[in-house]
Amino acid sequence: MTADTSTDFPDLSHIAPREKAEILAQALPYIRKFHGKTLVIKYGGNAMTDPALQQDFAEDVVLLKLVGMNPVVVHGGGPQIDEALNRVGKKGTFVQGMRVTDDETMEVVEWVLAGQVQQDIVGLINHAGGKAVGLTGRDGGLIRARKLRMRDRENPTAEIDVGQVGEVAAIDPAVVKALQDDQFIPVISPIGFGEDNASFNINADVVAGKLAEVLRAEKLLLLTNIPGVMNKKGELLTDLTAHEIDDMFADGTISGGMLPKISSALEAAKSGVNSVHIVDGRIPHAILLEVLTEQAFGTMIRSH
Ligand SMILES: Nc1ncnc2c1ncn2[C@@H]1O[C@H](COP(=O)(O)OP(=O)(O)O)[C@@H](O)[C@H]1O
Ligand SMILES: CC(=O)N[C@@H](CCC(=O)OP(=O)(O)O)C(=O)O
Repeated sequence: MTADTSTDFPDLSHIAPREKAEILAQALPYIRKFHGKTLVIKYGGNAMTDPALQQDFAEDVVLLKLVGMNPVVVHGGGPQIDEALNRVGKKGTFVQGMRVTDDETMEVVEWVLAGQVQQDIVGLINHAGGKAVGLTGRDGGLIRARKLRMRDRENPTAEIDVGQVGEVAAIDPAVVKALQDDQFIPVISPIGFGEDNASFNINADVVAGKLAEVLRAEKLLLLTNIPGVMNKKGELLTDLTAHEIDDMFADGTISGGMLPKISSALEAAKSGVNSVHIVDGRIPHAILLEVLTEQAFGTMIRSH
């Protein structure tokens, strides 16, 4: 199914108080349905560039927590890493949506994600009235990683070396659960640690998908800066099944950063996460609209 891709947000100032009350009351069944449930929200680096939208994001996360849900934030930061690399005279390069990560790049990735982006998000959420705690995959042994063995899509028997890029070997969710139980909101950087204690750069969509699976999350929301997944004609697809995804991978309709995003989303859907959505983070209060209203937007990924 395809849909309109407009990101304009309606002006609500003309709406009468009674209608406003009705809109609020509509949230009740969703609050009841998702009370006590875990929602994994991946906040992509491209979706976090506008200060007003960042504020909306933080308020949405706090509101969900205050009405009894358990939001867990996994953040990206691709554009922010690119900027930092440019400052040291390096250019980011990607293969199949994964950043080629040499030792120097790994240092920059760790510094930007854990030192800058994560702490900015923690600050925003706390300022909006929540209690956020930043974690990397090292904290509490959360994300164990191993080197990603990337297959060449043109020649599947060959491997491409993308350096210190990791895949998730195991997740120990104990630290996340402990924080949730104490009403904290975990904000997780996609950095894992390997057998020899080395750091690995993991794509944030991959971490979000695995975490949603291990936490048995109700929802996985992947916030990005496009309306959703597009077909070859550039039309928005409102839902996608495993079968359709296979075809779109094969004919190249899905490429670049969308490859790990869709693979992770599909894995999560197949492993029992009830609703998996790729959502346009440029829409003000995109999270509230997705979780607490009938409004459907973006692309839903279905296992069948
Ligand atoms: N079929 C597709 N539909 C939509 N976007 C696609 C598609 N194939 C590739 N892309 C690319 O994937 C990008 C989203 O991935 P990415 O930039 O990694 O997002 P994020 O940083 O939010 O994780 C889009 O901006 C677009 O350039
Ligand atoms: C291996 C790999 O590609 N890691 C990503 C991690 C950050 C990320 O995923 O950020 P976005 O979600 O904003 O793209 C990177 O280095 O850019």
